[in-house]
Amino acid sequence: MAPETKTKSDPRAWTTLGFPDWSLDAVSAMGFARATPVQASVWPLMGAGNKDVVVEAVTGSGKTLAFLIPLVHRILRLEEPTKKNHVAAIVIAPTRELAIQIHKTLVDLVAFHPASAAVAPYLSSDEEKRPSTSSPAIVPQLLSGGRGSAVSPAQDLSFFLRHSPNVIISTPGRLNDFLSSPHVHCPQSSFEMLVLDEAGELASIFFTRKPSVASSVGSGVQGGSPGNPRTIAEAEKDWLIFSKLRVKTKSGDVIEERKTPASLQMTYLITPPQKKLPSVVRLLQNLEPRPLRSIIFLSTCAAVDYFSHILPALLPEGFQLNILHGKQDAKEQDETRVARRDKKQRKREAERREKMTDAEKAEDMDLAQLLAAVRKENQMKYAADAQAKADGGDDDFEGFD
Ligand SMILES: Nc1ncnc2c1ncn2[C@@H]1O[C@H](COP(=O)(O)OP(=O)(O)OP(=O)(O)O)[C@@H](O)[C@H]1O
Repeated sequence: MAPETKTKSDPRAWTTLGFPDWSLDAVSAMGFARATPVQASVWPLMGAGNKDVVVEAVTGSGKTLAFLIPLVHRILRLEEPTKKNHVAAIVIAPTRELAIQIHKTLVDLVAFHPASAAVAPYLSSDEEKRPSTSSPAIVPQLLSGGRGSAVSPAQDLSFFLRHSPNVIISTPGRLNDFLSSPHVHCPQSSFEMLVLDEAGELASIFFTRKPSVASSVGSGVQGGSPGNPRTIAEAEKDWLIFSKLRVKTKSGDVIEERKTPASLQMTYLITPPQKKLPSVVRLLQNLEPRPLRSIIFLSTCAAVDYFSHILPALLPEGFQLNILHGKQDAKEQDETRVARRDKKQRKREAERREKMTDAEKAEDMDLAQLLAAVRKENQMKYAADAQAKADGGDDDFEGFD
């Protein structure tokens, strides 16, 4: 008799990990064969389990789905749909871009849950109310504030009253306004989950500038009081925070504790102020292989506007400059985003360059793009993001404010 061969099951297979049925179709449609380490580590704690989790993981490691699938699952497993005008979960992201991205991922995800998919078409209607459901469903609402926002707080509230969404994805400022409305109910009894994406940045906003957000939501969440800012370390003890992940083995060893992708190389050049601009130009001219995209971070919106006039005259031939900052209106920001996100075009460009000889590449001046953007903090994160996504090959580069 032939010896019995045991096939070892993949520890990161969605089914091995026990992800809910509705999510299997969603991740399969997204083309994700298995969970990332973050998703595999978080699911047993937050989805199947009921724990608060602090996640620290390299950029691009799949944190968004790692919290969205448990969040959706926690609402769907309830016996009753969320009560009218009650909020069951809130995701707070520090920037409008990130909030939009999370909202889109959530919409894509719940398109595979029948009751949620049935109400989704009503959400784009300004007149018709969405129908009520007999079983729990996910009804998302994006609140994205900021100067560039095309939607007013009054419009946000009107959407809420019309459709009674139960999952709110928001930037901190807009959420503050929203939660202060007497029509929005967020009691501990019906509140399932609070997620803080990019908690480090959020903590500095909450605990120094906007403490009322922290004190408005239920679920045992605590916040600071005005004049009593809390440190991030203190905050982490109480909050469900998604900026950090320490994936631990059963023995308690940390198996992954990196903040930047392993493939990212960081270097720097110290140069006197008067030589900064020539140095940038030289760098752009000489970097090999020539990057498809480069980003220049400046500390103020005015500086971005100023250099948007100076740089075109100084840049090596063939560079195209896109401008992005928080004081642009929504249309301008969208135009820049579209310019950056034309994935197909980037893929075609990359394939075309792949086939070129070095000499041809040197002559091919019209590929590189330069993005001047404002970001006072997190420059390294976004540089890392760009690099990781360039390494990964085909992902969008998003995340600016
Ligand atoms: N299981 C998976 N398998 C393959 N790709 C995945 C998986 N889960 C998510 N992704 C993809 O990986 C990319 C990064 O995911 P995500 O944006 O959630 O990362 P992140 O950890 O939140 O990064 P950041 O810190 O930059 O926000 C996305 O394009 C996402 O669609």
